[in-house]
Amino acid sequence: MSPHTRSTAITVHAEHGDRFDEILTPEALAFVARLHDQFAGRRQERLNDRMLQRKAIENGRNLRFLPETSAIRENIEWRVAGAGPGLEDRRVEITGPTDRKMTVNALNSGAKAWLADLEDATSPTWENVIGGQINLFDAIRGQVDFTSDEGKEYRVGAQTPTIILRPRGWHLVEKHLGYRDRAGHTRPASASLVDFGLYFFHNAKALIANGRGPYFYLPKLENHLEARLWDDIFTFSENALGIARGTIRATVLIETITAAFEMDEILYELRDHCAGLNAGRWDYIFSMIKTFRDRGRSYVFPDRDRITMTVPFMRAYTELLVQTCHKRGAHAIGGMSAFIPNRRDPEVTERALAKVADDKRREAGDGFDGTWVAHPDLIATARAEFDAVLGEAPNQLERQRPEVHVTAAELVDLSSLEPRVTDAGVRSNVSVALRYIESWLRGIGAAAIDNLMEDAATAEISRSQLWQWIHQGIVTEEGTRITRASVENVLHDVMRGLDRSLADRFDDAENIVRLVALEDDFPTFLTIPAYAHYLVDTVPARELAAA
Ligand SMILES: CC(=O)SCCNC(=O)CCNC(=O)[C@H](O)C(C)(C)COP(=O)(O)OP(=O)(O)OC[C@H]1O[C@@H](n2cnc3c(N)ncnc32)[C@H](O)[C@@H]1OP(=O)(O)O
Ligand SMILES: O=CC(=O)O
Ligand SMILES: [Mg+2]
Repeated sequence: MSPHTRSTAITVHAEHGDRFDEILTPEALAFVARLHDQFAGRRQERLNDRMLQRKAIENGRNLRFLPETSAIRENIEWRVAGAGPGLEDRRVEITGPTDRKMTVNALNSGAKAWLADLEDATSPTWENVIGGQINLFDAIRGQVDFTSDEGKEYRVGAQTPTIILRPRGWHLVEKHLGYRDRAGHTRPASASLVDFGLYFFHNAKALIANGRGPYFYLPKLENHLEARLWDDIFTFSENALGIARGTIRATVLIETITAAFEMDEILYELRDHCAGLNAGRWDYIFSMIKTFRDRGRSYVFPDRDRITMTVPFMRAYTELLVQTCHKRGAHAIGGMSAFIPNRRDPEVTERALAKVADDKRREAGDGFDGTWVAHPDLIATARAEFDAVLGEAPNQLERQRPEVHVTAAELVDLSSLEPRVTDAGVRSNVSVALRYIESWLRGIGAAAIDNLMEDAATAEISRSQLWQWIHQGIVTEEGTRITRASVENVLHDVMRGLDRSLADRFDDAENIVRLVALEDDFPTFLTIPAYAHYLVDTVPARELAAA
């Protein structure tokens, strides 16, 4: 297919790579076009709501449990659909990007489920987006085996995890595909509808035939109306393909502070399609910083490594999540410890295993039904902690938590967090943001940096902390006043210390760090300007109106 080919109302604005035609078929693009016809306008409304909510909070509105939906919270009768086939036992799920090697390794990992990630762990180059769809297409049909350039054989074994796709969030666009809006303008497609639509169209029936189903993690939702939008998309898609209503299962990431106030409502909106909620801790921390970044000194967060899962506002969030899920028959899935092993460094590995064991022991003890790991070498450790609590049972849904009483104030209570910021904390945030963004620009969306897993969510924390510290005029424990100029100095220093190569993207990454951490304006997501200005260069701008 040549560039700019039209299929119904979708235009393709990129050259095709190898086998892209198998994914971008006229029928699949027509389905994605139908999704846009039906839902692109509603997506835009939800994005407008986000903007209004942000403005209201900036103007001092306090978050609260919604009075208008109290009947949903207080009604003890309703339950969600719960696990679909292959989702009953989710004690350890591995997450990761969808490149071919990671796909095979995740399928062979021994985890119960694989979160195939087009969100936080994927840099959305066109190659990654469609290449990931090809790998998933092949994986689902048992034809993903390959031999690497180094000659290593990658063959998938007999037992594979249940696949759960995480499409990109509502905020992102896919500029390589355009859709014609009602006024006849060509606009960049919604990344969520593209990722969901292509995967569902090609694979839903094959997944069902495999004894599992089309399953999704829904990222970065901010309220229950966004959940309603997803539920309507699911019903529309099931009807379009002649699949029984309620076949799709979604697990919603509670990873924004506003969503934490609407967990019951989110489950309720998706009740015919919902399997559970997940505590997406890294974006949650980012959301807290972003939401309250301008509220003054009592909302200043300390060095990133001090914001742990045991600080009171994080405890309040996870306790409420488990309680809410189990009341409704939904799985509560734990999050990602960022400590990763290093096969070449036993000390690093030992430390990571100990940290992960602590984290998973706490989650299992709190009532979570399963958890995430970032790396195959962490599976046994995580599984041991969940086995110790679950035994032979597939989950602990029966464990209600009547003793939990989380108030609105506790969800946003930062009073016990001492705003201790150090020079090392500043430097670490600069270094992580710079190195992660550079990796992302080269198409690598998850990276091991200083023995921690870094992805889009953790990088957001680093850059938003810098922004907040500058704007709140924080002085470090060592006495350095954090200003734009002082962070610029650290940035120069980190740049000077890098091992550079001709092919690296550090100059662009440095510009992005400035844009997202050092300006007065605070971009809502770093990936929005980074994508539009640095990752995508093949789109004829005149054909696509601004998102
Ligand atoms: C905030 C959130 O959203 S968390 C969820 C999103 N983040 C993620 O999913 C991160 C997933 N993890 C990863 O991407 C990787 O583990 C990284 C980037 C952190 C480290 O990767 P590497 O540097 O390749 O680790 P390492 O060299 O130890 O890998 C050893 C082997 O394990 C494989 N591996 C590592 N992590 C994974 C994974 N998550 N899934 C599948 N295979 C994996 C590697 O491919 C490698 O395979 P090979 O021996 O065939 O070459
Ligand atoms: O998506 C998970 C998170 O922690 O963010
Ligand atoms: Mg996230």
